[in-house]
Amino acid sequence: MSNLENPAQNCPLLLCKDISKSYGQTAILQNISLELPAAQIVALLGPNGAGKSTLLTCLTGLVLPNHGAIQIMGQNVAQLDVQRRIQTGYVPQEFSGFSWLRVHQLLDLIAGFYPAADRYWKKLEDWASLDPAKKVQELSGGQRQRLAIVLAMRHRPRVLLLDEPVSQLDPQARQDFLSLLHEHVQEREAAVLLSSHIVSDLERICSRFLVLHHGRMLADWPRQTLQPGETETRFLELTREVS
Ligand SMILES: Nc1ncnc2c1ncn2[C@@H]1O[C@H](COP(=O)(O)OP(=O)(O)OP(=O)(O)O)[C@@H](O)[C@H]1O
Repeated sequence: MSNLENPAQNCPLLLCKDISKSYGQTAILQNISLELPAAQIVALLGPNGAGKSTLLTCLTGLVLPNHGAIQIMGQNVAQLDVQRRIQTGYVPQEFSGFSWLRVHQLLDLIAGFYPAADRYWKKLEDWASLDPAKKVQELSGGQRQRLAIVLAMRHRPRVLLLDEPVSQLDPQARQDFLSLLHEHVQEREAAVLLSSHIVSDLERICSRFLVLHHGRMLADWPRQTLQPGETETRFLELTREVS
């Protein structure tokens, strides 16, 4: 087993240290630090415009912060080698592009870069139940979100960054996806950061809850410090206090 499969104990798979991001004169993220350890799903909560998507895109390396450092498996995210890049997955808030391709063509194309690691991809593709002959532009919003999830997870990455991945899924698809995600995290000891406004879902599967507001990290609550069903109330109280 390689070091990437079995990183040093207690070494976070993703480390983000003191990052800040501005657009022009507007500060979007301020001094954000976080760690994603193996085998944990961490929730990212925040009101609209808090900076969740900006943070997630910085963590993928797609957007460069103005300040601070981000490492995935010990390497600067802006210079990830292929072995580490292949161990990452990202579901954007809105999946766009590749609209002219058919679903099976896109899956084949991506499989060339990110080969499927085992039979888990079959479970994912069964869950997504997409018509392989349909063009991406012909998919509904929920179907496009399913496709984005399949593309991000079929190679079973150790680091998963999920930006509101269930916002357009129907209740059954959402529940089944959360079970598949939980299974993936347990089997691969993956580290996941997941943003969502559906707090009840997060309470089922997350071990920590981060609260981002106006670009600042206000809280990092371990699940054991929260009573069942309490997270949303605590979140609302905290964000009201500082508004
Ligand atoms: N490319 C950009 N240029 C300028 N401002 C931007 C850009 N991208 C995002 N912003 C601003 O950054 C702030 C945070 O946006 P972001 O999309 O990260 O929030 P969010 O927490 O994901 O919100 P939501 O829950 O609505 O998806 C917003 O005020 C937004 O207008």
